[in-house]
Amino acid sequence: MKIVENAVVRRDPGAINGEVILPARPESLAFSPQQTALIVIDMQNAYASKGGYLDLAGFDVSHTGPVIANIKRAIAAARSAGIKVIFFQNGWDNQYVEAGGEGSPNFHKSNALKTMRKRPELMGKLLAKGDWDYDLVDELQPQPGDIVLPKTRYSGFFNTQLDSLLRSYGIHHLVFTGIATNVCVESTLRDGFFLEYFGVVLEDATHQAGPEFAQKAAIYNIETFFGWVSNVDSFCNTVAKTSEKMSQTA
Ligand SMILES: NC(=O)N/C=C\C(=O)O
Repeated sequence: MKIVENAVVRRDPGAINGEVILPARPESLAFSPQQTALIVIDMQNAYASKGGYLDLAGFDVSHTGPVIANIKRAIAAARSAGIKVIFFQNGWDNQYVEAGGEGSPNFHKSNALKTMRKRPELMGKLLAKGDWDYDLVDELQPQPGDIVLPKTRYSGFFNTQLDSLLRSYGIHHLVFTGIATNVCVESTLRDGFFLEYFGVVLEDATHQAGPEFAQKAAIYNIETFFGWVSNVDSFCNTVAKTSEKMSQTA
């Protein structure tokens, strides 16, 4: 489906000062950079690197390079426009207490935990705090002023400070990047929808866990039911207008 540039969704039709308009599907989205966060979901070696959890569990991570490069561009553009950047890191303590025991569906469904039960030599390594697998990839490192939030389940809203931090900064628009589109990105965007956040995903800054149809289905769900879909070029071009204004007034 093509990006429609003429229809614009506004949260507050009375407050158009300082907003920018991001071309998106199914409609463009108006937002103020000060009330927007760029969310970077789980760009850890576990999800984006060869030898990380997804790779060891049999998922294809061979196409994550361009996604990392695109997220890097989106982060730079966001920082220049004064958009808050929030990184998530998914995982648990190295004894997996935070993963939950048999009383948790996570214990039974997590492919990281299943992989480690099959290959006990990996215990204490996959998604374990303090290990390379848990670390953010070298290319995407937080800077002062960014926020880094740990999470132990797929949704970034569940048992984290995300909601209260966003409310404290007056943020209600969320721009999503990261891995995996069909798991943690979609889970977080969906929970945000229920909490009245406007979520837009930059599709070329995301990658699925699983076959390509999983990416298509997640993007379809977001575009049709939960939010909006755009891309990194559109985001960078849109927020560059704010950066220009900021440098003129500085
Ligand atoms: N970050 C994610 O989307 N994670 C997906 C699967 C997992 O963590 O097992």
